[in-house]
Amino acid sequence: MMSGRRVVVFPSVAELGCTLAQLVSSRAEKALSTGASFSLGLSGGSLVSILSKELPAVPNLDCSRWLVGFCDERLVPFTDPESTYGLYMNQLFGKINIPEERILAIDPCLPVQECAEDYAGKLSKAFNTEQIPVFDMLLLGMGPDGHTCSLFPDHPLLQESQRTVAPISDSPKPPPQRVTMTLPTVNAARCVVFVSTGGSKAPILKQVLEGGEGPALPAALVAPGQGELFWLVDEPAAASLTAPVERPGPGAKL
Ligand SMILES: O=C1O[C@H](COP(=O)(O)O)[C@@H](O)[C@H](O)[C@H]1O
Repeated sequence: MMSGRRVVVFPSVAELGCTLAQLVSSRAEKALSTGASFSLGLSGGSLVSILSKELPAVPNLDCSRWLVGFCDERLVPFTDPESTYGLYMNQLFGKINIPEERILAIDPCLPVQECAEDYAGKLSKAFNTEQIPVFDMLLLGMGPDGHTCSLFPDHPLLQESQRTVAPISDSPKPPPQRVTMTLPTVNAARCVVFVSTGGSKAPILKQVLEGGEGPALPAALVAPGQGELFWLVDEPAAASLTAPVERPGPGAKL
């Protein structure tokens, strides 16, 4: 059942990061108590450093049965500073014990169309389904234009209803070639968590969460039909919100 959206505001990025890590750990525990693995989709951008700092600090975190994918990825070599996989390799994967074969990455040597098909095939094999894979948890960011994954405002990919993953060659944010989960995949997840921090996100956060003129922005189209939806934000990002939010005390669990 859709449990309703929870907007949770933190005094600092450090406190947000700590709660995010606890949330990932608790949903992993839940998934592993009933199933063989915990599937987690990662995004890039500012999320990388927040997660990489706080997740390894969770006591007794056992990631041996995690299955990690990417909500979107830039089509650049893993050594390029724009590569999300490369950043997580350098900042996180060396600190937690996810088996290498359980990290599903794109093949950046392929042309973008084939790369998306190849990555969709990897998801299909790992989830053992030709249908939309159901991730236990997806961690998303939101750009200052309201994009999430590599789904940008007014882009035709917002209408995609069949494919799990799609290529994009005209990303308005560089690099232009990327591979992204589509909205049906995002909205099929059991738990979706947005992380948005900093005052530069305040106007768009208000528009996404409280509505505004024009067509709905990509981040506003994320509404998991059967899952939980969290927005974890810091005070500067939340500065313009007027709708009710939660402000948990230190150490509170979600
Ligand atoms: O380009 C991207 O941007 C979004 C948002 O990043 P942020 O730095 O503003 O948090 C990110 O979620 C996505 O994965 C990335 O490819």
